[in-house]
Amino acid sequence: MAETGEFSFANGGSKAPPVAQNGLPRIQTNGKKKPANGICHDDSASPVKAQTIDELHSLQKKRSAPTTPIKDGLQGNAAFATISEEERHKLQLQSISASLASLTRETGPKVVKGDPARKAETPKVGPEHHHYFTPTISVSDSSLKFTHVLYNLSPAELYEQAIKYEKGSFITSTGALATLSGAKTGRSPRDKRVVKDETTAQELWWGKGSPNIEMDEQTFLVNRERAVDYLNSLDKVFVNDQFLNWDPEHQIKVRIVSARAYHSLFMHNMCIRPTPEELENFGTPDFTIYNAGQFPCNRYTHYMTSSTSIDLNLARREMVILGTQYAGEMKKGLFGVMHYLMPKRQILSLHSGCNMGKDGDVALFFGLSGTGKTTLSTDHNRLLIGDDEHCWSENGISNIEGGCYAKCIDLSRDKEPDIWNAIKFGTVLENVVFDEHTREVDYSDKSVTENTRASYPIEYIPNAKIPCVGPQPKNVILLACDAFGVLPPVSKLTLPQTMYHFISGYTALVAGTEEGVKEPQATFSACFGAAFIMLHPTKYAAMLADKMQKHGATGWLVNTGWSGGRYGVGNRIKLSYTRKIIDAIHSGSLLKANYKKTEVFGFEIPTEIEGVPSEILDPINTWANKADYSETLLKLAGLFKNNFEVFASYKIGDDGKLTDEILAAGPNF
Ligand SMILES: Nc1ncnc2c1ncn2[C@@H]1O[C@H](COP(=O)(O)OP(=O)(O)OP(=O)(O)O)[C@@H](O)[C@H]1O
Ligand SMILES: O=C([O-])CC(=O)C(=O)O
Ligand SMILES: [Ca+2]
Ligand SMILES: [Mn+2]
Repeated sequence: MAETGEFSFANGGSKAPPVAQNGLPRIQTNGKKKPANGICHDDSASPVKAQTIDELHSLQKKRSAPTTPIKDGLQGNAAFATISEEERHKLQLQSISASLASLTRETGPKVVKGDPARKAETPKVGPEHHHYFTPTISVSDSSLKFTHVLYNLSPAELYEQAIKYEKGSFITSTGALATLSGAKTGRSPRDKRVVKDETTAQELWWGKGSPNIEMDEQTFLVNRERAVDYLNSLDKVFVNDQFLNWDPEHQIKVRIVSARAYHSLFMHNMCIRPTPEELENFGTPDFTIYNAGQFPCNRYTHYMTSSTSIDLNLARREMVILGTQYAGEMKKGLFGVMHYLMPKRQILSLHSGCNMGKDGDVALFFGLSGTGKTTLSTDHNRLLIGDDEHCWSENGISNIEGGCYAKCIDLSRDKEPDIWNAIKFGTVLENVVFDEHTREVDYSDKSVTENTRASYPIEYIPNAKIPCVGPQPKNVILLACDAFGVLPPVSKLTLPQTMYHFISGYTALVAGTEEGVKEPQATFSACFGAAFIMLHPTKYAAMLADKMQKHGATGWLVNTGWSGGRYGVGNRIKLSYTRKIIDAIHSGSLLKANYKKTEVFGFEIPTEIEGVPSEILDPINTWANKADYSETLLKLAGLFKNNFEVFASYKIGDDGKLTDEILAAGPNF
């Protein structure tokens, strides 16, 4: 036992502490004395400015700028400057309570801001308390409880929520948030319903080929009530107030109410993030999503064919998600809304990537899922405007989104360095597999799904063009991943050919890649996005033809799929070759190349491109069996012809001339 302590406790003096009765040195609490020998064994830095642990913890966080939307009526009103923060909070909660209101119970739920796990934020009930909003009539138990609202949280806060409360959330070795989307790892197009009312019956595309499966208003309300009740039954919900469309003239305000931090972070990344000032003036959203994806729809409900339903009501400007947690459903749901709202303003909405050269030349990249929109628009030598959803207006091109959503199966640092480096803190990594200890992601692992994805804010790409807008496009590149291996790596298109291939929207997938060689499966999806368009395809096609003509844009068809034979025989065209082809389109050199015309499809194909072996430019050269090639080519041409039959009776544009030209621009055999 130490008779004379040679050490001192915190703030202790030099003298040996007095020995207590039990022989232990007595703790000295008087900190004023200076150590005579100049030695202090404690941390010599100045002590913290806190008297208690709680106070210390309260010092850790600095208050942020206010993030409270103001009622519409107050917008632009000088009075809003005088509104107190308390008042702002109240208005914000009123607006959120209104969003979450049940339609059968007159008032919204009691909402309170903050995490219910943090005791200090639990409201004290009483009229003097201003941080929650109370409905006036209580008619059920649910109106007695509070719904905590986590409003526009930051990525760091959302990480904490996800890791603490959502199973399957992990931080990867590069700082991304790995998460699982549950049973659904892709969109559910057969469960996407749209309310058919007097207006939409006239305006929208219905029937064969249309993505819009009808439902009635009443059923929508049943599902809406189900989602809202589910959300209100939770301890807390996430609310994101954000924007769509970088063109300020045509910007849309969206609110996303969701149950998972994963969903909130995904939309934080994918929509345009408001500044604190913009959020203060947010007002009432133009469109609201209720994402209750963890909760199924009721199969006894009319129209329901599975436990999943994604329901759009254009009149109410609302979308309800039940029975799927796949986050892409929210992003693409809003894209559908834009496909309705924008054409009303003579603006063309596009399922395309977009980038711009240093000299301001803009290129659009159309294509179905997996054909290369994100990969090829993310180009180290060019400015990225966006990877998936754009608007083409009289002002030029604007991105609808604030982030990118890249496929990451087999992602490689060498081939796609910018996407690789974007997978860092703040990025949501869906359904990837990683080492349980190092948390290093194995991008080749398809154990969960082949559709592994990374969602990151667009500024994570070093040469992003912010704001994400650009002038009128010079090149319109249609991408097809042709698993039949008969389309040339690149073809120059006439305007009618561009329209023919835009309306066709071809790509070929290979079903069941694991179990040996399978037949390629041709997919035709009008406007390269039939799942998202709301109007008849010819409406968008007419607008595209008009804009391309007016601005003198050149159309191209690029095959990012197979060469040297079909899937199983040949190989996918090297990404480095495709990049060289795209480079030649951007630079203008390909426009000046020598061309020859192909049989059947009548494509103009170049004879030479710098950096690309000339023999691959005409696919027949790469097939060992020429008869097999011709047979496959005719087979594909037949599939195109069959698919186009439904469009043959439609007129495109004001005069019938273009329609005839488009019909003639298809394969001839
Ligand atoms: N020659 C090629 N050209 C383009 N992509 C290629 C090529 N070869 C392989 N790939 C791969 O194909 C995939 C293209 O996917 P990408 O994410 O660009 O699709 P997308 O068109 O953006 O689809 P979505 O609309 O679903 O996001 C990437 O994984 C890329 O690495
Ligand atoms: O929406 C998704 O899930 C992914 C995507 O970009 C597409 O399929 O076009
Ligand atoms: Ca993409
Ligand atoms: Mn897409």
